[in-house]
Amino acid sequence: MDKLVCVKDFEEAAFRILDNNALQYYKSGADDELTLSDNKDAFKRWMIRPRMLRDVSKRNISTTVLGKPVAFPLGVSPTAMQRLAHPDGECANVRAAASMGTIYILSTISTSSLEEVAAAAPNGRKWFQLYVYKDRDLTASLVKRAEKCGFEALVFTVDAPYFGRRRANLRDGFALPPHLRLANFPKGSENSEALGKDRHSAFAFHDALLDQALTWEDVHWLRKLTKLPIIVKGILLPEDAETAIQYGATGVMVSNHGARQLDTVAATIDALPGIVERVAGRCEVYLDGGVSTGNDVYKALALGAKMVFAGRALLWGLAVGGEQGARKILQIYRDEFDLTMALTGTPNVDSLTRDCVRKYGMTSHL
Ligand SMILES: Cc1cc2nc3c(=O)[nH]c(=O)nc-3n(C[C@H](O)[C@H](O)[C@H](O)COP(=O)(O)O)c2cc1C
Ligand SMILES: CCCCCCC(=O)C(=O)O
Repeated sequence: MDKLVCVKDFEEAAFRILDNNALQYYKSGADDELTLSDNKDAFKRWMIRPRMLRDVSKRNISTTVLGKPVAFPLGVSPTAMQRLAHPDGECANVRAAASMGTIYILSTISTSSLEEVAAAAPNGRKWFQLYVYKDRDLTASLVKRAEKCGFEALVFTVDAPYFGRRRANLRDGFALPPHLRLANFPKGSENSEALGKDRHSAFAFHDALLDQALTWEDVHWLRKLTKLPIIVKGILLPEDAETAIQYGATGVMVSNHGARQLDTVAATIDALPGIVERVAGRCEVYLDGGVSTGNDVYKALALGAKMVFAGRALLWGLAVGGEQGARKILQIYRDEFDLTMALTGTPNVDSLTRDCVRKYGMTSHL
């Protein structure tokens, strides 16, 4: 691992290590994967405007999120089935995040249960990503378990009433290996074993459980069910951010689900400024999608994100080196971001403002 010095190095190593079933599931985007590449390319369309001679000998890259501290402003997005990458899966990932002082978001569709993940990092900051099912008793029981286990927020994913068309999975199918299960569901009731038996039905099977009739009223339903903060994940338009606030969301996450749902939607960094403008400080705004370097973290914060998250990068870290690999990924983001702060004359995150970046082509001068 010593020779792997950036997220891209880990990605290339993980591509050599993972079996085809896991790799195609993890890496795929929807349809022609145009948004998948644009999520990354869009960051390159923003330049950084560095300021000189500003005493950067002492820097503070910590911040607060939902009123509590994080050591640096990058956390772990929820990604399903992390034991496909490493036998310790979610437990390794949450330990890595906790040891680095940042937030871990557990997917509903995890291969380690809420209870196992809580026990793996009792003192780490943990949020729970929620899919809302037709079976509301099942959904409510997930929420209650998250509360009991000390998860401090719910991340309500709103961009996946059905799963997108990930072509590699349609061609080759996807199988949850028989030694793994969807650990948050009682054995039998969710019938997770069926996922492994019929290679072509895994996504259709889960689609059938999801509630496609969800509306904004369901944010109210959740609001009544729990006192936990609710972060609405999957927002791409200012008007939806506005509605999320009206319905009681504590935060919004600008996300296109890692470009796995609807192709040709906006790259998240392009969607961010309009949403930040509309929200106007009424709630925290987070972002994920294509965040690959410390420079990307810097740009998203300059454009108004309170914190950013990465999904696949942590899967690459897990695949390469389990907990240690996931930790190294977080260290890379932290160290790159810290250096960007130093080289731009930005001693702390509060000094990051819109002036710190400019979009190429917007003006003839910097
Ligand atoms: C393999 C994989 C599984 C995912 N599973 C979930 C999930 O269970 N719930 C969810 O809300 N988002 C899920 N996502 C989306 C991520 O939370 C996140 O939005 C996305 O990965 C961010 O993009 P990035 O991978 O470029 O960092 C998944 C993404 C990937 C790549
Ligand atoms: C086989 C179950 C489907 C899980 C899908 C999780 C997810 O959100 C994703 O993007 O993949």
